[in-house]
Amino acid sequence: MSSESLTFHRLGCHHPSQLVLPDLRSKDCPKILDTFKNAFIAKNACDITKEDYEPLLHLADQTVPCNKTLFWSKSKELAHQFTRVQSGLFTLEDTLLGYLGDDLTWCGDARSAELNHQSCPHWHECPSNPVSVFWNVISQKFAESACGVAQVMLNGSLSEPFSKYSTFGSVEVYNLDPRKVHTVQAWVMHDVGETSSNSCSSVSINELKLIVSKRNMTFTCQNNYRPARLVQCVKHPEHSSCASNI
Ligand SMILES: Nc1nc2c(c(=O)[nH]1)N1CN2[C@@H]2O[C@H](COP(=O)(O)OP(=O)(O)OC[C@H]3O[C@@H]1[C@H](O)[C@@H]3O)[C@@H](O)[C@H]2O
Repeated sequence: MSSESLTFHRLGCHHPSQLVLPDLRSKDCPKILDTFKNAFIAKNACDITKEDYEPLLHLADQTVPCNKTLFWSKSKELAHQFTRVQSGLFTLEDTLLGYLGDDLTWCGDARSAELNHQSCPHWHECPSNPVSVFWNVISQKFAESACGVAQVMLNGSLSEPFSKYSTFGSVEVYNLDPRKVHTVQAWVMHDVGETSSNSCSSVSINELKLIVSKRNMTFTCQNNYRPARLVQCVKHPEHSSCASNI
């Protein structure tokens, strides 16, 4: 299925209801798809700007309830397994635009009014490609709209669970509004079976703590946040670290 038809299928209002935040129901699906395409069609695929996506952001604007935003970095699968179970939390992909763009690649060409189905530039070829600019733009918007407690799931099995070069570390954490977000709560998740080090006290996490504190927000951290750990244990029920006296 081409990326356009896939996007249209996702957008064609066959939207799984559990993904739809309440303020979406009145949205004009075909118009959103056209506006999405107009952001990059007939444009140089290495010269896409934030402004190209402004009309789309305006049309598909959504607000996540306070205390319900979940960011992630290098932990996409577990973050989404968790929000499927913990329906009161929303990742960017639980919004329409994040859902639409997930796992898709798209671009156009300055000399054509058609989608380019052959090849699209990747980030290392040119950072101002339609997909990279899209994720930066909607990640920024997602962070700006957060309020109350903002949660972030990080990967404790990496030497650097927090990277200032990641989207979370370079875009989202700097676009949280301290007038709306009072606490950033980090969950550092280790693979089941790995000897859990105390990543919350690691240099990497302390780097995040410093950024958050300097932006006048409180930082808290938990290793292997138990509700998320239980989701991990579904795949490893026999493992000793999943044995519990529940
Ligand atoms: N399908 C999604 N992709 C992305 C989301 C997102 O929410 N869904 N992104 C970014 N993103 C793209 O994923 C990789 C890096 O991931 P990865 O290296 O695993 O983590 P990042 O911190 O860079 O990006 C995840 C962070 O940004 C939003 C989402 O709200 C998370 O809080 C890079 O190409 C980004 O442009």
